[in-house]
Amino acid sequence: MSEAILQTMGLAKVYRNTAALQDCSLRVERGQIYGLVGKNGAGKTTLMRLICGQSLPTAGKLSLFGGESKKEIQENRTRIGYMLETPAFFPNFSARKNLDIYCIKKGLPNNGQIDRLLKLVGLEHTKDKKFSHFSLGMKQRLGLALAMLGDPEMLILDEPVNGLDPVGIVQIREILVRLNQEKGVTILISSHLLKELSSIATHYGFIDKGKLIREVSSSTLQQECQNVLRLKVSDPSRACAVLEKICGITKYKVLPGNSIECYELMDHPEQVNRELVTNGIDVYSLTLEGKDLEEYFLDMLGGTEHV
Ligand SMILES: Nc1ncnc2c1ncn2[C@@H]1O[C@H](COP(=O)(O)OP(=O)(O)OP(=O)(O)O)[C@@H](O)[C@H]1O
Repeated sequence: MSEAILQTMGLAKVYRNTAALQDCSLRVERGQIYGLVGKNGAGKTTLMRLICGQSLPTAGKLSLFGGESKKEIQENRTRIGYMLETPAFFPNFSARKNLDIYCIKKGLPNNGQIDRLLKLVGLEHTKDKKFSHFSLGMKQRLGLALAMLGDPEMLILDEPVNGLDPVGIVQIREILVRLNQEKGVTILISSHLLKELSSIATHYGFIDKGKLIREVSSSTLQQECQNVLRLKVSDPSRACAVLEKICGITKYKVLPGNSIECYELMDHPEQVNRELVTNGIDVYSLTLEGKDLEEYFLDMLGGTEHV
């Protein structure tokens, strides 16, 4: 098993009458992009705030880079960069000047890291442009650069693409993938939209009403979502006979346009294709299709309300 760099054990947070987080045991390993998915109010921010030391747990324990004592956790938090909300930047200062100020505040040497970070987030050409004149996407990217000050091994990002347009979303995604693949940065990122995370996350934790209801790898999730084998054939009625008698498939549906949907043998589409072709049926197309990820998420929560 790979190194767990973050583990929570029965972590809980109660605000007056609200159990924002309950008995949360989560594990993030080095190199993962761990997507924390949950509807609004599910408890994602609460969990991230506890991990980053922004609030104290009501119960439970935390392990960071293997350290569990208060002192170790405090020390190891310096190996984490985070953006839980849009950070406070000086509106009249440039990106560089703002990062300069944070560098001094954090007691970090600059030695070229600001140049490197501005380049990484695509803000190297903004020169004297004031922060107040930045687009939301630029502000978020500057926030990301700030989180990366000091070269942390892990990034914790709360809904970093919330409110961004599609171009802004892609820019953030590309930066995160580069950080993960080229610098080996482990990332814990939250969203209320599963689809939004699906192009980058390697693992997911689903959180609902303050409870972590499931942890799953992206490959398992993809497999679970691939639940229909869709065929377009020359002769649907003969194809159905082959599917039933030779492939042993009983769950299928014939659709208009010479299409058939099979709900069995999804692991062996090549076998279905072979039997059909061997029995003289032309297969024009064969695709493994799946549930929409949001649909999957709602099914798991056992409801149909919108996220
Ligand atoms: N400081 C607080 N005082 C009282 N209740 C709080 C506080 N912070 C969060 N809560 C409550 O805890 C629950 C979880 O909130 P949290 O912000 O962690 O959810 P979330 O999953 O991050 O939601 P969102 O996607 O909307 O940010 C909510 O019911 C929220 O109202």
